[in-house]
Amino acid sequence: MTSEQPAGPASPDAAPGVSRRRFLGGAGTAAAAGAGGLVLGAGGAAAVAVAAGAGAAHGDVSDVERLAADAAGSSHPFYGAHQGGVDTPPQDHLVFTAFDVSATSPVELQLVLAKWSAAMAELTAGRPVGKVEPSREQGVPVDTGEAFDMGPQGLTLTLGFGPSLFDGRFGLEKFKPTDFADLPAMAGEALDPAYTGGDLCIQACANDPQVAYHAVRNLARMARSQVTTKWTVLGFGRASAGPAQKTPRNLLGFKDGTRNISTPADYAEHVWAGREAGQPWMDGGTFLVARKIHMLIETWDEDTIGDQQAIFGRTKQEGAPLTGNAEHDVPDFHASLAGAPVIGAHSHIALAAHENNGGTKILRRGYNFTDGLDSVGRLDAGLMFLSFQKDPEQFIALQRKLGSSDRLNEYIRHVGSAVFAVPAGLPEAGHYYGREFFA
Ligand SMILES: C=CC1=C(C)c2cc3[nH]c(cc4nc(cc5[nH]c(cc1n2)c(C)c5CCC(=O)O)C(CCC(=O)O)=C4C)c(C)c3C=C
Ligand SMILES: [Fe+2]
Repeated sequence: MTSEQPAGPASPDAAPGVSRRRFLGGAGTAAAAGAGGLVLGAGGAAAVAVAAGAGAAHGDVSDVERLAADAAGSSHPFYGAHQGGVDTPPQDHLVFTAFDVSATSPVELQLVLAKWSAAMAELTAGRPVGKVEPSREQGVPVDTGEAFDMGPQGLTLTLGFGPSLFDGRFGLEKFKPTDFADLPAMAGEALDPAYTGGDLCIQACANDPQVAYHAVRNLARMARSQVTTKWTVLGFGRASAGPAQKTPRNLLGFKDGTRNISTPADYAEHVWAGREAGQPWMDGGTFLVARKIHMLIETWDEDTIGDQQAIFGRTKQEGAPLTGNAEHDVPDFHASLAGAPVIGAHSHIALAAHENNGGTKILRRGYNFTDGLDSVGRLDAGLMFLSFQKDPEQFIALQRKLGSSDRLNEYIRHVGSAVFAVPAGLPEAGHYYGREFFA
């Protein structure tokens, strides 16, 4: 997202990019901070002050309360060059939903996209999509209310169009991005049609799960006559980090997201689509790949630490490559010991690293998930793998390699799969996703 920079001279004590006026300001002030243009609400400036060691200036409000207020009040600008939820730092919770369009005319689809775009702007700002308490007793609430008073919670909403949206139903064939199609069948898959495909998707990420859930629920509700929910995954414990975040862990216990895309140059080269997508509406957009990956957790838990580390090519506690000591040491894929490579050729990182894939990189933004127990009492859990790339071929090339010879395959099954074209961000209020389709 484009970052909204604060005006005025910076306080000597304030974090870089936080203006003195806003740093000292009272309720209602906002300060932009950090990568991805996060706008802190009233509690945000206080939290920056705590981080800068100025907590005592805030009377008897505890640091914990201020940080909680910060999480609630933080918001991402909805309008900008790119949609939120791609280069914005991953929040802790995910609701990912794929929809099929049941509408039968282009104008119905147009209305859904216009209504959703306007509602997304409200939700991202922490506002309800309509009245929670209608004035008439007989009135049905427009907004379902479960996120009322909870603040924006850093909510981002990312909308995508599946390849099937561009079939003949709505006359959109000519708007299909170049070569945009369902992902091909690949080795190592056990796809369940119940978690596959979709005409549209919404990725909702927030600091609070109820806020993310509320957003998708209300968007689905306002379009219930035109779209049906196809599949949903609730994610927790993000499995990737933004540049200023500590690397989280996946459910196999390993740090996940260490070597991820983080620089503007890498976003420009590998993530943001341009002319090659063949559609002006994709200029500044990206392609989202969603893979629901089941983990055989009980089997993994019986494996030795030596084998687990060899499978990833990294240590478990520190997350260092087996050729280094610290998490961010660069792996040396040429190092060998007693004639054998230190990082095995079929380890996950050796197969996925850009050094061994002609420079190919993808932005990973996955979340852990659990669906309780399966029909035979095993843990039904895994990784909701989400990646963004300027061309789905980047993911396909990596997955073809991983699917055929990754040592991790013994412990995972890809059960869900979809690909979506994520249009560029909206410039300002009044615009809506897909507007170009109906001109
Ligand atoms: C096709 C792309 C990828 C899939 C699918 C995938 C699944 C998957 N990954 C992990 C855990 C880790 N992955 C790590 C690194 C890593 N993974 C991919 C791609 C896919 N992973 C890439 C491109 C990379 C970076 C490789 C590099 O440059 O070194 C790591 C190591 C830490 C890190 O860099 O993030 C872990 C751990 C799981 C559990 C999983 C499926 C369930
Ligand atoms: Fe991986």
